[in-house]
Amino acid sequence: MTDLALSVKDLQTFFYTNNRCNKALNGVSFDIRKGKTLGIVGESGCGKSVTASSIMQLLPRLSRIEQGSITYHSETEGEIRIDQLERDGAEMRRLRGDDIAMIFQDPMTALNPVYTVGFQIAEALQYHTDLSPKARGEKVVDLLTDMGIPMPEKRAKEFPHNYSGGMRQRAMIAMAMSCAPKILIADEPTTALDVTIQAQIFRLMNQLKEEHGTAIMLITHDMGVIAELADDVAVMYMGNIVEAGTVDEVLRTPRHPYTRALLDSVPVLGRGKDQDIKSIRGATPDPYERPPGCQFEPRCDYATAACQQPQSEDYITDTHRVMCHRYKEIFDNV
Ligand SMILES: Nc1ncnc2c1ncn2[C@@H]1O[C@H](COP(=O)(O)OP(=O)(O)OP(=O)(O)O)[C@@H](O)[C@H]1O
Repeated sequence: MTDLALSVKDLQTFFYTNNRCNKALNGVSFDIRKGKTLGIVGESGCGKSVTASSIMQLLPRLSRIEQGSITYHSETEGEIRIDQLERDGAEMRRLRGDDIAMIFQDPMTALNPVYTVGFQIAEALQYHTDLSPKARGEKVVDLLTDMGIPMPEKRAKEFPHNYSGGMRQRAMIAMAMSCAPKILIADEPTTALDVTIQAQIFRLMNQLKEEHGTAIMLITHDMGVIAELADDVAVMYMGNIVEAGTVDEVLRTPRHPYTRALLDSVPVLGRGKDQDIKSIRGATPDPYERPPGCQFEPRCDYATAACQQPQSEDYITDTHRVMCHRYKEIFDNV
């Protein structure tokens, strides 16, 4: 049996606005392993959220999957081609929640303001489990307790607007976790939260992974979060994965100049106070006017004329790959 939970191959998702095309995902491939966390990291606009929405079949209007495949490796039903399912059809609705759950940046995307939090979690349980109404009520309180929400019986009867931002986030995570999904997609789940709550949520995500074998896709722009939580990492830039591998491979021996630049732009624990933190020069190009070759070429310190040609991927190990034709000359001696 495969150890993969989800495989994405050559995914191309484009946006069409005012007769112009933005190739938001331009041939993205990755696997998420069962019981492991894949971190997807990159600057704003690189395509992290579009990757998540493509998998969930929740793409905004004006965008569509042009090419590629998204395969869910179900333990009971074998391979399911998500990209071929109808976005609002019964099968896709069943997968969303039952098998694949998502935590959004903004909890109000998932919570309905007119129902109590307890009602909404119980409703998810009713839809996805065989629990009796009484058992559902108890499970709601258990889940809120697990999330560290004080006075869970009382809180369950309150509405989302009675919750603080951090509590709403945790309520949404409780809802996503209520059915122990096979895959959890977490899009910047803790960006707006303080560090203590952030740590608590990361602990809960790890618990889900260890106890239920859930595969997690964690979207972040923070390399520190990747180092702490992920097993595998994919570095995205302007609609491509420019480097991917195990966390150890990518963080210890980064090969793409963009990965290096990202790592140099964050403080690393243990490196001391006088570490040299550099910002990445320039800005990401207009997504409607993309460079013809390597997308990072206009900002790259190592670029040559050859970088203006399309780049292909190179495998350094079975798991570590990079999309830069100069990586050997630049970094092999480092
Ligand atoms: N609703 C939309 N309409 C038009 N273009 C969009 C829309 N959503 C995303 N895009 C475009 O798709 C590309 C990828 O955006 P995406 O939101 O996936 O980036 P991201 O990496 O998740 O950024 P952030 O960290 O800011 O959330 C960008 O060029 C963006 O402008």
